[in-house]
Amino acid sequence: MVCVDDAAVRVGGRPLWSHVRLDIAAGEFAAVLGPNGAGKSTLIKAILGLVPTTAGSIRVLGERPGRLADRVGYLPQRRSFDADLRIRGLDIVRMGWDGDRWGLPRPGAGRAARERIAEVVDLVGASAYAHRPVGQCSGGEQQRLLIAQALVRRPELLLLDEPLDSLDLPNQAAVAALVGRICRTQGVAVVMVAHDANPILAHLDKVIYLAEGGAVAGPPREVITSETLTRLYGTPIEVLRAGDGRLVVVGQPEPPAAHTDRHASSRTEGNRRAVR
Ligand SMILES: Nc1ncnc2c1ncn2[C@@H]1O[C@H](COP(=O)(O)OP(=O)(O)OP(=O)(O)O)[C@@H](O)[C@H]1O
Repeated sequence: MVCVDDAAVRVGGRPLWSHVRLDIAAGEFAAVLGPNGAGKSTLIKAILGLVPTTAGSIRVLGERPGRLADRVGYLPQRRSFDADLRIRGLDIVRMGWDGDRWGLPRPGAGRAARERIAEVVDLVGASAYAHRPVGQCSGGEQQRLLIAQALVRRPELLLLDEPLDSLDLPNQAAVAALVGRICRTQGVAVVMVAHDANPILAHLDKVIYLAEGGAVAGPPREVITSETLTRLYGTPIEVLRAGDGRLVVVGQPEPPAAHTDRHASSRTEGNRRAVR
């Protein structure tokens, strides 16, 4: 589904990361982890074909990034919906079906669209609130509706940029479990950007940590070790094994408390960490 081979990118005229390698097969769940500003969103954009590689290569479904956009679902980083927004959850999902046609129905849509939207709303467990105005849905409910939107055209690859951001712990766990289930039952490959490994660890097949211009990728048990994370983050991090065998990462730097203007704040945060 995705093959990143010794790739490098530059942003704003400076190198961001290089020597990045990652392979993701159908039905696999991979996480992109790392400190603020390491280039996680940029990796997603490179897979989408929005940011060019300056060395190495990226193949998506066997083609150049961006060529098979119809077969790739994408959920960008977002701010929450305004509480007064009257658009229903169902309409949010429908935008994934024909929103790119400025409201004009896709040919042959009608019933097929309604059936697929109902199916995907059911898949994400949103049937109970999909008829309500989205502004009145909770953060976790909104996130499920947005995942349904990204899934509605049956993508083979789903790219999720921080879908757990601003959710409380039970909702983080529920959305992580939902994404894991989508991989297994629908055979969709998922690449998810996250700040905290813990809520998703149990569901992951692969992780890629980006930090300090480089990357370490592989199965979680090989990559998520105290030694590797301490080196990557430049601060002591401990990886513990819980009684039930789960890995728990302790001491991982917290993301900024407010994520409303993420990229303004992340630059400041990243600079602060580099100095520490
Ligand atoms: N178009 C651009 N021009 C200049 N700099 C950019 C551009 N896009 C991203 N950057 C910078 O590249 C760095 C990596 O950005 P990116 O959003 O990929 O990081 P991230 O790991 O996703 O960060 P965060 O965890 O804060 O979301 C940041 O310092 C960002 O300011």
